[in-house]
Amino acid sequence: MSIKLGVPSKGRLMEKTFDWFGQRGVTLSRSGSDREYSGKVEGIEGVELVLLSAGEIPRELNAGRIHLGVTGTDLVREKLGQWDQRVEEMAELGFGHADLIIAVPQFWVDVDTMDDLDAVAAAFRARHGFRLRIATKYHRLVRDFLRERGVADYQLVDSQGATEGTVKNETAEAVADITSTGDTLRANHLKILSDGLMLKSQATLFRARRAPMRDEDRRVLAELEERLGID
Ligand SMILES: Nc1ncnc2c1ncn2[C@@H]1O[C@H](COP(=O)(O)OP(=O)(O)OP(=O)(O)O)[C@@H](O)[C@H]1O
Ligand SMILES: O=P(O)(O)OC[C@H]1O[C@H](OP(=O)(O)OP(=O)(O)O)[C@H](O)[C@@H]1O
Repeated sequence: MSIKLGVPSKGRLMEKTFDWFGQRGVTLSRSGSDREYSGKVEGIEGVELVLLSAGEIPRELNAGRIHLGVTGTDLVREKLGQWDQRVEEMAELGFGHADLIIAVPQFWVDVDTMDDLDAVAAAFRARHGFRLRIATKYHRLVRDFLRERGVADYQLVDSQGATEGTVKNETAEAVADITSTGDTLRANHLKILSDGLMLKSQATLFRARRAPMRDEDRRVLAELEERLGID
């Protein structure tokens, strides 16, 4: 057995995660060809690198198939009900910042707040005979947020990518998605509701609360935590 560390297998999150560990003397790298999803860990014994899709890391932590995992806080909160009973946040890594927000068309000049959206949603249903559609892949987080804000007259439309395009394509009236620079929202003529920020996310190192560990694994985990500067 060894400590299994799950890291995103591609893109900015992978590179910045490798940098973050490297700066702390733990060298992570992909081995083999660019397309081969295997990796290695140097600088500490007993830790195994598992390259995974960022979106699958919460599930793998929850199942105890990996002991540690790096992914966005948004994905953990979305994919795991009662996430804090399943995983523990060990360190915020300071990159991968993104805000989960609700946005509506810029030309909805009278709609700036969640209360405005609530009023529009009721009027929309009366006029069109169906509920206002909000496109998102963050179903759990959006439902929880809208319930807290008392908005009920809506339906979620699943969108796993290019979500900001759904309004122009007339498959949704509003979107709930992550934004970083805001460029995608602006390019698609959408504006964020002034109180429409649901969550601020960043890349975070998580520990699975239930992953099985032997005494030797606990020693390795303690050493790794010390190397990474985690209390
Ligand atoms: N434009 C962005 N700027 C900053 N962070 C982002 C951006 N887009 C996504 N993220 C963050 O990166 C993480 C991974 O996002 P996402 O699931 O879209 O990744 P992906 O590369 O498409 O992964 P997958 O392999 O699961 O398809 C999420 O936590 C998200 O908040
Ligand atoms: O505020 P910005 O800097 O413009 O970034 C926001 C965009 O980035 C993400 O998309 P991604 O590139 O992951 O593609 P996707 O549409 O397939 O999710 C997100 O879903 C937004 O579309």
